[in-house]
Amino acid sequence: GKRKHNIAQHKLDEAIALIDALPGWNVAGTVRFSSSEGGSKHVFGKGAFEEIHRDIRRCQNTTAVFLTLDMLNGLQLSVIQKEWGLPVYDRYTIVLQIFKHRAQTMEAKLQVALAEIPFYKSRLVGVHKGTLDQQRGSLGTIGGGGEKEIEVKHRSLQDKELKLKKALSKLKAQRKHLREERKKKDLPIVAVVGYTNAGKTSLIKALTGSKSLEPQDQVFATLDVTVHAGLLCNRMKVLFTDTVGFISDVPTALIESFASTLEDIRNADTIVHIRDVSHPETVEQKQVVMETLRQLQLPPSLTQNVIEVCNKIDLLPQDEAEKLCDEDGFAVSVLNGDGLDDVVRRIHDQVIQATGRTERRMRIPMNGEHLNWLYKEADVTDVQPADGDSEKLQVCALMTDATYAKFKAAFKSKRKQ
Ligand SMILES: Nc1nc2c(ncn2[C@@H]2O[C@H](COP(=O)(O)OP(=O)(O)OP(=O)(O)O)[C@@H](O)[C@H]2O)c(=O)[nH]1
Ligand SMILES: [Mg+2]
Repeated sequence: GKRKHNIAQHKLDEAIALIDALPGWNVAGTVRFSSSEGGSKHVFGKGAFEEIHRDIRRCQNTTAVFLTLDMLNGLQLSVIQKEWGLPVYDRYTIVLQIFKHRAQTMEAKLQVALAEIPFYKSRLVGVHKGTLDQQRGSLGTIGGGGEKEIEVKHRSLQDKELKLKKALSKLKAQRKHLREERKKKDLPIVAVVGYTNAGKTSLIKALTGSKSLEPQDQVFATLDVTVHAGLLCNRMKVLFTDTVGFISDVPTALIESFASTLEDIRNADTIVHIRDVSHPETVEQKQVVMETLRQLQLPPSLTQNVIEVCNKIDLLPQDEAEKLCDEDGFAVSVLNGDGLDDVVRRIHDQVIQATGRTERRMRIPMNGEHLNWLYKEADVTDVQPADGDSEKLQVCALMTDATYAKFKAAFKSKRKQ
């Protein structure tokens, strides 16, 4: 920022949060400079490059440098590392480190491993051109690097990639199976998305009381999609899916490797987008989320009905929080529960609309069979003794047309027998 002050403080804060997410890593010092246009091999202008080098040397305990830039190519990386004499990380490699550290399930581990491949590939061919999708045929021109060796390495990376993809697609098939089971049960699915650290896990925990959820003041605390059952008003059962947080300037390659995770969003009936409105960059974060959702090419019925929840209003001055309430509807604090009732009602209404559920009132026999069926297949919202008929119950239940047809079919054939 000594030249152009276009790198804001919160960008730096985010970078520091990324480093803090790695155990044993500490930020020894920060400097702000703009990278030069056009992606030169030194990344920065000559003066800046040397000035940064001087700053690094002044900071004695430095063991690595993190440039908060999207992704450096192989050439830039080798030039900078050589001249500064330290390992250099970009946002891609830092996020990879975090993912690697956090990945717990087999699927997350495989996905991280897959996300690493474009990085390794770019280091291989980067010396030549620095693109990810270099064709194998053009590898021959790398000077000095030992063509054969590079080709062998490249091929083994391809093999590894293939193996990982196979293993992942197996898991994906399992996941699909699970999803179909879920669909069969016809439970509505609510996907909670948002920028990393916005409060997704906290929200789901608050709405479902799920004990297995651990919100953390960390970026990328959640790497696996997890599903949690909850009850909305009228005792409607829904499934909430918690998703990996979004972040700006992380290349699509990384997002793609988590695509199967994000596929669960596509299967949702409703999307809840939770934002940390106390964050100075909340507007930019919203744009990142919207852009990521756009890249997922979701059906318009989903994207047009995203429920926006403005979280952490407890950290805002009262007047600002009130203004939000007027503008965007759902200003909440998941922390102290403010505003959550309205959100629940909205999710409830939206789910009913999206899944074509209607509340039906019906009179059913007392004997229990009908009611048991309804409890199992639909959402029973009210049960009363029927007026003027002591043998019957008056029941309200939420269900889709398909479920209603099943209900009628199930009991019609019984009557005939
Ligand atoms: N002050 C305040 N903090 C909150 C609120 N909601 C959540 N937090 C805190 O924000 C941090 C992040 O919450 P999480 O629920 O883990 O966020 P997340 O969106 O799941 O984050 P990732 O999984 O890392 O993407 C935690 O320290 C929460 O306690 C709120 O309403 N107010
Ligand atoms: Mg989370």
